[in-house]
This record gives sequence, structure tokens and C-alpha cells, in this order.
Amino acid sequence: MMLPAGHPAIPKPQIGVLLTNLGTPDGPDVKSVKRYLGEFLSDRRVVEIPAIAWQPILRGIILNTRPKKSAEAYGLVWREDGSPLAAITRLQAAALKDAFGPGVLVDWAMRYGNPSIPDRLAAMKAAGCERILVAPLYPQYCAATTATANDKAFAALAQMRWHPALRTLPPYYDDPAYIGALKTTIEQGLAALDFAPDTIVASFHGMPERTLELGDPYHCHCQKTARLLSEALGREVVISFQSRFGRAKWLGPATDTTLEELPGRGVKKVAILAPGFSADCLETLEELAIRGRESFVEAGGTHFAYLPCLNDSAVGIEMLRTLLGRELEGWVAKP
Ligand SMILES: C=CC1=C(C)c2cc3[nH]c(cc4nc(cc5[nH]c(cc1n2)c(C)c5CCC(=O)O)C(CCC(=O)O)=C4C)c(C)c3C=C
Ligand SMILES: [Fe+2]
Ligand SMILES: [Fe+2]
Repeated sequence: MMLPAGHPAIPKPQIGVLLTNLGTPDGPDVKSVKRYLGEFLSDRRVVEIPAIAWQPILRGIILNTRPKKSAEAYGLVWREDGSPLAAITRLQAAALKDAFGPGVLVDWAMRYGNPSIPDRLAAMKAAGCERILVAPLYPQYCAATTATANDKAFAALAQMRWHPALRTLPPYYDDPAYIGALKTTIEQGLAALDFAPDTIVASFHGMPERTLELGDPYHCHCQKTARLLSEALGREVVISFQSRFGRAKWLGPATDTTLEELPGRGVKKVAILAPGFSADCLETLEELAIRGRESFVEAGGTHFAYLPCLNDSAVGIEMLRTLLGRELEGWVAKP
């Protein structure tokens, strides 16, 4: 078809990089938390119980009890610029704005809640992006996190007549750029403490043991990250799993019991980090830095430090630039 005279020039093709993370409520109030948990916990990638059995439990019990408790917890960590998870992901995208050249748009979205993955993909397409790298910011692959974020992107594309080409960021649990960034941030964190920890604990988000038996690589990815980190640091790193949810057996050892038991084993000074989270959030700031500290001290611990996630630190952003830049190869000329 011929373009009519005076037809506007076709915009220059752009490339999009969409950072994605889990999602978070819009506010630290019961209503917002209920909406968020309803969406999150209805995802069959997250709770692998047939809907006919699960939905009555979710709607009848969990969504009538948990939002109040969770909203209180969110209230303890909420910042002026919003939920820590959303605020930090926004800062990460802003810090990477000019990282890949003028033709590359960097944006962010959440799997549950706002800004949504379909909305931001539509905005990228409207801006002329013909190629999009979707980057779920989970170092360790889990179907409940990585796969469902990508599912959402694929589902959005499925609604478009003319969709952009899509790449996804693979998990990076053993990538030298990630292990190196963790090592640097831990060493910087330890140097700033006024005590030397007896032990370093690496706490990962847990998942049901059954998910491991069904073939999810998450547990193995966490173990390998912890081993490589221990080798890089040249010291032992104790691994544990946090945030148990529901009645099923979850991966162990549990972070809460580990922190309660360490003082009895002579470990009175501890530093804890959460290498599976690319941004600090409820699970790190409330569960580890607040509640974890309380239970460690109650059990006889004397010194406790929570070491923040990579977030939008210089070393964290440099790592993202390396990982994302690699996936953009062939799309963007090397600097
Ligand atoms: C980093 C990896 C994560 C995995 C794996 C994961 C699995 C998983 N989580 C739940 C249940 C909940 N998780 C909650 C919060 C939450 N989870 C992750 C990450 C992983 N989850 C993050 C980053 C967050 C924080 C969100 C924030 O707003 O800051 C919550 C909600 C909070 C609460 O009410 O306590 C629940 C519930 C399951 C069932 C699961 C299964 C594999
Ligand atoms: Fe979770
Ligand atoms: Fe939690």
C-alpha cells in the first residue's frame, strides 16, 4: 500500500527494557493489601492447589484475616515515595535511563498491581518499540516469580495484532557479575559495622517443598548462589529460607528458627542479607531487619546487622547494566 502524500514519517524504531518485579499494594491500608493479596494468591503459579479447593480458603479465611496483619507490617516500612519494592524498582529504572543509548527506553512494571506489565508494554509499543527485553529481577528462577512475570508479558503480547519482538532476561544466580556485586556490597557493609559478625546468614524467600519435587530449580539456584558467595568471600555463609506461607512443608532451614538457634550455638553476632531479592521490600525490611533482629536478640544474640539488597546502589546498577547489556547484544551496538 502506498503511503498517502504528507503521511507522517514512521517513527524511528526504539528498543524497550522493562524491569519487572513482584508487585506490592498501592497503600499500606487493609483495602489495598486485600486487593493485592487477592490477585497475588489467586495466581496458579504461586499457589498450586486446584482453584476449587483453594479459592474458598483464600476468599473465606485468608483475605479476611491476613490483610490487617500485613497492612500493619507494610505501615512499618512504607516510605514517602511509596512501597519500598515499587520505589526502589522505579529508582533502578531511572538509574538505567541512559545506560544503553538514546534509542533504548527503560521502564518498570509489577506482576501484581501497579504499574502493570500490560500497561507498560502497551506504552512501549506506542513509543515505537519494536524490540523489548523483559527483565524479571529475580536472580534465582522460580515459576512463582520469574515464569509468572513472563507469562503476563506473553499474555499481553497475545492481545496485540502487531507485537514487538521479545527477549527475556534469564536467571542470573551464578553469574560472576551478580556474585561479584554481592561480594562487594557485603564487604562494604561489613566494613561499615562496629562489630565483626561471627556468622553471615543468606536468607532466601522460601517456597513449598512440593514445588521442588515437581522440578522447580529455585532451591538449587539458591544453594549455588550461597556456595559461590561463600567461595567469593572466603568464609562460611549459612543458608536459610524465610516467609513461610500456609500449612504445607516449606524449604528449610527456616530463617526465623535459624536466628533463634544461633545464639545457643555460640553465635552472638550476626550479619544477615537477602541475596534473592533485587530490591528491599516487606520481606526483608520487616521480616528480617525488624522481626529477625528481635528474635535473635531475644534468643541471646548481642549484635545484629541487616545488610541491604543491591537496590539502586552504584554496584547494583553496574551489575544490571552488565546483565541487561548482554541480553541487548545484536539489538544495540556495543558501547
Ligand atoms: C524472591 C522470590 C520470591 C519467591 C520465590 C516467592 C514465593 C512465594 N511467596 C508467597 C507468598 C507471599 N509473598 C509475599 C511477599 C513477597 N514475596 C516476594 C518474593 C518471592 N515470593 C517479594 C519480593 C514480596 C514482597 C512484596 C512487597 O510488597 O514488598 C507475600 C505478601 C506479604 C504478606 O502478606 O506477608 C505473600 C503472602 C508464596 C505463597 C510463594 C510461593 C512459592
Ligand atoms: Fe513471596
Ligand atoms: Fe513475610
